[in-house]
Amino acid sequence: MSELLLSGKDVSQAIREEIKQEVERLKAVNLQPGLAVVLVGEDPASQVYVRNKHKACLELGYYSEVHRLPEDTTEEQLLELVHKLNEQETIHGILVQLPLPAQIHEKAIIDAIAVHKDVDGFHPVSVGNMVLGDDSLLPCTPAGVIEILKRYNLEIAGKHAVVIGRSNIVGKPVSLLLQRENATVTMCHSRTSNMKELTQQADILIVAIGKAKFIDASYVKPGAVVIDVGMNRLDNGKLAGDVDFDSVRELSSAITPVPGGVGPMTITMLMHNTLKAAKRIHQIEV
Ligand SMILES: NC(=O)C1=CN([C@@H]2O[C@H](COP(=O)(O)OP(=O)(O)OC[C@H]3O[C@@H](n4cnc5c(N)ncnc54)[C@H](OP(=O)(O)O)[C@@H]3O)[C@@H](O)[C@H]2O)C=CC1
Ligand SMILES: Nc1nc(=O)c2c([nH]1)NC[C@@H]1CN(c3ccc(C(=O)N[C@@H](CCC(=O)O)C(=O)O)cc3)C=[N+]21
Ligand SMILES: [Mg+2]
Repeated sequence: MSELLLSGKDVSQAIREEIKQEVERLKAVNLQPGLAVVLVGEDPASQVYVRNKHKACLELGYYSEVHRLPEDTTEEQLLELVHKLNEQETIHGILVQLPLPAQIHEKAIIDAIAVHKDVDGFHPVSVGNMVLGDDSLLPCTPAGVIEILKRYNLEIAGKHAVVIGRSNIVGKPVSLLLQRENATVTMCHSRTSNMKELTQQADILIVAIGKAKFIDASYVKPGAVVIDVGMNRLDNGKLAGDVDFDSVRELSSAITPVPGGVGPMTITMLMHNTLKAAKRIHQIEV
């Protein structure tokens, strides 16, 4: 079988061209989408992601602010910044990079972000609206997974999708969005006892575990579509997904690489959400 490589990089480029054209049109009404990214501490992986987000803003003509706060920032200090950004008119999207240092309660920070600026889609009201199927800013990685499937015209409706991982950021929301697209969804996690039996039935396999190269060919049904959300830094400095790409690729009908798969889609969906938030705040249609 000759598998199809699902390039999140290429799809992202296409979507970013569409966004650029819309940013041009918004200039006519003096609206420039603005994103604020807040990074607390020095985590090297977070530094890379934050830099990528800033670069994407510049490429698309957005206004961009990056707030770097020291590791020992208090919850009160971070809340104060969030409140300021909630009020700031040049900012339409606020993203506080996770994880946060231990002295700060993530929930307190997420709850404080204005729902209409919640471009991560992590606020409980955003999550509630997503669960209900109402309009909301969708979480970026799950939305990116759905978008890459759609852009490659891969059928979701009626398919059996198996999701490995049930985190609030990836596994749980991706399962909801797949159901919304009319897939039949099975969820697996660390307490699932017969995981291979389940994954071997998957037409679409979504992997978000956080363990490098964990899923090999023995988990995969021939012809399955495999989406690898994992992002693991190996000792040699290279990035690896949760899927053992070399083992699975021939068996699959389509598969995302790491890097160049879901990662770029996450950032592109963040740009999409920021544009959507800006238009909503200014009550601009289309
Ligand atoms: N590409 C991107 O843009 C993004 C990539 N990521 C990457 O995706 C991966 C997952 O992230 P995240 O969801 O935040 O991770 P979490 O650690 O929050 O969740 C991991 C999930 O995997 C489950 N799990 C762990 N081990 C196993 C196992 N052996 N078998 C079955 N299930 C298992 C856990 O089960 P349980 O609930 O029982 O503990 C949990 O539900 C990471 O590599 C992360 O770096 C994350 C966000 C964005
Ligand atoms: N509030 C919040 N929102 C997030 O969306 C969020 C977060 N916190 N914390 C961390 C995770 C992880 N994440 C990624 C973003 C981009 C790439 C990405 O650009 N990946 C590239 C390459 C990256 C590289 O070279 O290191 C790729 O896969 O090709 C990956 C992962 C967003 N996250
Ligand atoms: Mg996590």
